[in-house]
Amino acid sequence: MTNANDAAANAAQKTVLLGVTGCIAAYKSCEIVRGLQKAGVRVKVVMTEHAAEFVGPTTFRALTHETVAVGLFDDPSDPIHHVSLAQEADVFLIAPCTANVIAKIANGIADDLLTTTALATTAPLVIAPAMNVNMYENGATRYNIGKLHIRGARFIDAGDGYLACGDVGKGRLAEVDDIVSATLDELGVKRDLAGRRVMITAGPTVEPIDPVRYISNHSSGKTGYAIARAAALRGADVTLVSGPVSLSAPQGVHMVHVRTARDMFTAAEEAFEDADIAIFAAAVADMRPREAAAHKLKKGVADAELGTIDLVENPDILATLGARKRHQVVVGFAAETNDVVANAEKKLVSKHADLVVANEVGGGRAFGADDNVVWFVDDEDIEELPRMSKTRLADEILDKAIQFLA
Ligand SMILES: Cc1cc2nc3c(=O)[nH]c(=O)nc-3n(C[C@H](O)[C@H](O)[C@H](O)COP(=O)(O)O)c2cc1C
Ligand SMILES: CC(C)(COP(=O)(O)O)[C@@H](O)C(=O)NCCC(=O)NCCS
Ligand SMILES: [Mg+2]
Repeated sequence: MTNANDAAANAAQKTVLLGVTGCIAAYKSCEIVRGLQKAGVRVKVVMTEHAAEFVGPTTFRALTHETVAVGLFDDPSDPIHHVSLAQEADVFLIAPCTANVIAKIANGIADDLLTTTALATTAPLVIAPAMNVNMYENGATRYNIGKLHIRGARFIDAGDGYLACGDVGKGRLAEVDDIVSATLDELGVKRDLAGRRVMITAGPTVEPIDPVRYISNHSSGKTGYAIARAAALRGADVTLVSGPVSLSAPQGVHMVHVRTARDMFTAAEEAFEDADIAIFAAAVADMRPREAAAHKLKKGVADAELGTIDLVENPDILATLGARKRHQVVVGFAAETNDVVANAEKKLVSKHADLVVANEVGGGRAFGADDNVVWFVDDEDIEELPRMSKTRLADEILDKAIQFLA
């Protein structure tokens, strides 16, 4: 399911065009696809005819959910395929790259879709060579690599060790993680949350009155989802506990869907245990009907079934988990209609938070919007941030939270 909200959020998503060539290490390209996807990157694959002898395009099509280009004249729907591919790329990664493709690109030869695209793109080129040791050390290859290097291509050097022909020497495809890291680096994606666990709550909760009605609020989930997406991009292992929203799950994020505050509490409690950073961006309903009727309440019935709804308080997820924190950095949100900063300062103490992100709500502000103005309130400082997109804000919040990590 996609909607306008997702389109806005996905505008920030980067595309890696992954070129796969006729090398025995081509099967490792599947893992490269997954590694980039887990970091929130969109991957599109172009392969040589010879690469398709090693791994079929079907595998990449299923992994990427995108068409996979092989021949220059294959795609009847796209008359100038090499140019559209070239333009889509934020980075053109070729991994594994044969001696042949290195030689062709170094000399501007464009006799198939992959090499024509390489000539047509202005995206940075990242190349991970893999070949037999003698091919790698051959003067022609050394010279071609040197030429591409001078032209600004980034090489991820081949490793030393076992080769498929039984030789031992330099020519092994670099480690998949190193290829993924170098590519993300080239994309300008920070990886400062690698190895960290981040849990985020997002969206509203809904509290049933009867099987068809509920009490809820206007939270769209955009802020929490933006933080989850940003944290995943920065390398974190992310759990997003989400109330019902109309946003699609960010790539590479572990989703836990909940409806009521009590369900959200249970899910958040579990994710909190191992979290390094816990961010409570959900708008949790403070109260719920004491009892949800088992049948749809009727109007015009004697004793007015629709009369008064008896409310009870929901658990305070932030305060309860904040009080339990050990190593966790706890970030709370304060959505206030008045006295925003004063209320945030109170919350910082009462909820045992390290940081409160405060914003003003009501009058069409914050809820559902794509940008916001917030204050960062911690026990040293009150900082008002300029108006910015929720996508940018997500990175600001993570930058701030990281400062509290031990
Ligand atoms: C089993 C097998 C393994 C190969 N492995 C490599 C390799 O690791 N690196 C390489 O540069 N060429 C390798 N080749 C040779 C290439 O497939 C050959 O040069 C081909 O023309 C490359 O086509 P492409 O660069 O258009 O994909 C291998 C060939 C075969 C049959
Ligand atoms: C074949 C393989 C992928 C095996 O990797 P592995 O040892 O990690 O299982 C690795 O040796 C490699 O990247 N080889 C590329 C060069 C090569 O072996 N070409 C074939 C002719 S020697
Ligand atoms: Mg509240």
